Amino acid sequence: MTFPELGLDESILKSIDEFGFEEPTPIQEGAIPHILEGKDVIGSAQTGTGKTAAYALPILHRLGGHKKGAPPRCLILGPTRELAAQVEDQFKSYGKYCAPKCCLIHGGVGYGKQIQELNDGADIVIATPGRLLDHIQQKNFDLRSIEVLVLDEVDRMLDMGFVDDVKRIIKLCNKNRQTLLFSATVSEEIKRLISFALKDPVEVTIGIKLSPAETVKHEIYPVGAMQKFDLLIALIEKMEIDSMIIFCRMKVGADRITRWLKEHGYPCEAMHSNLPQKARTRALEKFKTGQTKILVATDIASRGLDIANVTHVINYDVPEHAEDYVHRIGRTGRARREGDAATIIAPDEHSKLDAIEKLIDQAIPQRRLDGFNYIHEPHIRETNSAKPRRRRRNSASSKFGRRR
Ligand SMILES: Nc1ncnc2c1ncn2[C@@H]1O[C@H](COP(=O)(O)OP(=O)(O)OP(=O)(O)O)[C@@H](O)[C@H]1O
Repeated sequence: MTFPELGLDESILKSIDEFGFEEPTPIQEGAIPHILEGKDVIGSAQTGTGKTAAYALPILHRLGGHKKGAPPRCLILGPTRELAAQVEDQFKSYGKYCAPKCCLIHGGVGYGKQIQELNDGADIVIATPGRLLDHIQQKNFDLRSIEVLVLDEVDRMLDMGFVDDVKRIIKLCNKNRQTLLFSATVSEEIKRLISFALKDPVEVTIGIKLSPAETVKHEIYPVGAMQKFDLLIALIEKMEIDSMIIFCRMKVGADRITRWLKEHGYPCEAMHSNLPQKARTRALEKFKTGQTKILVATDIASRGLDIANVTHVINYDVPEHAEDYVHRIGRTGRARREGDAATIIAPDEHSKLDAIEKLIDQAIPQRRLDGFNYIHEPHIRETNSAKPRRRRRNSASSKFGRRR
């Protein structure tokens, strides 16, 4: 199938063409026709396979440009400020030739610009739940005009404790709206929690379960807890990195690793939720533009962030929740580019690894780093059962997965 066959407006086809997208990804092919028909959709697909465009393109088609003097018609709710900003960027890019007005609403910054944009008549509001509710409470706008509601990365929003906020927001939206729910996985629990918001939804599921993209090569490096940082340095030295994200479980851990790396002569930036928004935005910007090659982050950066050419991900520790492993390593190997991920694991983290391998139904290969001076020889499990990736460099237009 091609984009023109999906029936999208010429203005949208023109911008897709400029992006160099040759054909829709499976989630786009599956979801776009239903969204264009006005149906509620639950969409899930692997990380980095174009879920944002799967809802953004048909929404832009349906809204058909800026409606002067009209209140907002579309609301997109996302879990983090960075993700909301990224979704806004994508709407602006895909909507370059139909030019709807977008308004980005999140905390950590002033209210003035957001109120101004709402007053100027935004068509699309992209928001995180907390600040959106503040605006509603302050009567800066209401949600009765919302025709399309998107819940993006809904599982993360609920994990982050936004259940009641999200439910409140849904209830404030126009009852005749269309509701779209997109996530890498949509569990039965989420469906149960959100079922009241959906009318006879069509489910479009690409891939059977939450799993890493085939283009990510991922490996485990066991080591004693005392040598984790030394091994991190050795791995950085071994890898030819263009850009790397190092994930840490705790904010203090991310700060500590950032400090230590800088002390060892590796320029890097930290990103976690205790930092002021300005620092978070600056860190991300420096990383995106290649001014800094290493970003040290908590799981705030594990979902949804689409940064071109992240070549490596290192998990300094094993994530608390198995799903986060897939999201973390999914920051590389996006849009069919290839990527490498390594997880440093101390002996007391093995039960978490078991949970990850159960979730993805794969034994992740374990490695010993040649030339590293191990104090205690690590126990390496012999296996090579993780699926080999198909190597295809930078072919952004190729198929991203298989329809189920
Ligand atoms: N049809 C397409 N052809 C080629 N590239 C595409 C296509 N659609 C989207 N992309 C690109 O794929 C990348 C990943 O898209 P996106 O961020 O929407 O993924 P995602 O599925 O939401 O991932 P995650 O689950 O990690 O949030 C983006 O850089 C986007 O520009």
